[in-house]
Amino acid sequence: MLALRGLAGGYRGARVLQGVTLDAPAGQVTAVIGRNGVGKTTTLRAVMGLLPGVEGEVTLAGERLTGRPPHLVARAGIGYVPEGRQVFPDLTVEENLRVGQRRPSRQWPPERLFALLPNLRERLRNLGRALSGGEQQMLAIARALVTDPRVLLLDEPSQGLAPMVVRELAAVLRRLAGEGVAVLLVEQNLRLTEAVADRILIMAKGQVVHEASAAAFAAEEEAVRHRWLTM
Ligand SMILES: Nc1ncnc2c1ncn2[C@@H]1O[C@H](COP(=O)(O)OP(=O)(O)OP(=O)(O)O)[C@@H](O)[C@H]1O
Repeated sequence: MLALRGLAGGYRGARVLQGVTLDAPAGQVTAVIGRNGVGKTTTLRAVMGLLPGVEGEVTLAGERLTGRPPHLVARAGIGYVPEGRQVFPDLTVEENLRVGQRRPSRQWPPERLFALLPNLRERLRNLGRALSGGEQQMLAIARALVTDPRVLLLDEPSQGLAPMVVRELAAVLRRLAGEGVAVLLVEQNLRLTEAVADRILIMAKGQVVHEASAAAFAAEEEAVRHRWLTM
């Protein structure tokens, strides 16, 4: 579904991505883990068209997205849940959902959306700022879903959430994959990663250096953690 080939680039004076190649298949959760600063967030930004001058190729079901501005990348079917959620604090949940929505969602009409994320229904008239961290995360996911994405990118969605809420989040991501969405998850939380991922990719120094199924990863976790994850 989503394919990244040799993405390279970064910020002024810093070449952060050194040739990132990965696939995020439909109906699967693909997790990307790695130490701080290896380029996980930058990879997602590159997919979204938010990294000027990036080299390499991003394709969605064979359609080339490289070089498109962010709103056209989104329109092509990529939903983005950025780090820190970016919920509008002074808008209600309902208004947050309407921002950026061009037409009523075909795949995620309200009844389906709120079946997936029941807490939001009760919060529709609440301001973004009045939501708990978990509710804000679910709202950020909902806001991406109402654009009918085929691919959902999530940047550290478990950050700051209580373990119980992380379990809810895991269930939501599995359901989305079950609906055929290609989920590409950047995470530091190994428990969430192992609970939801079909495949786990490890990034180091701007590249994917290791790839394993969730089962294989569990078997080799100690060695992997020592080599690529321990600070
Ligand atoms: N806007 C920016 N301008 C300049 N350098 C940046 C910018 N954003 C990130 N960087 C640098 O790029 C490198 C990669 O950052 P990135 O956020 O992609 O890493 P990451 O793997 O997501 O790490 P983290 O888990 O800390 O978010 C870091 O060295 C970071 O300091």
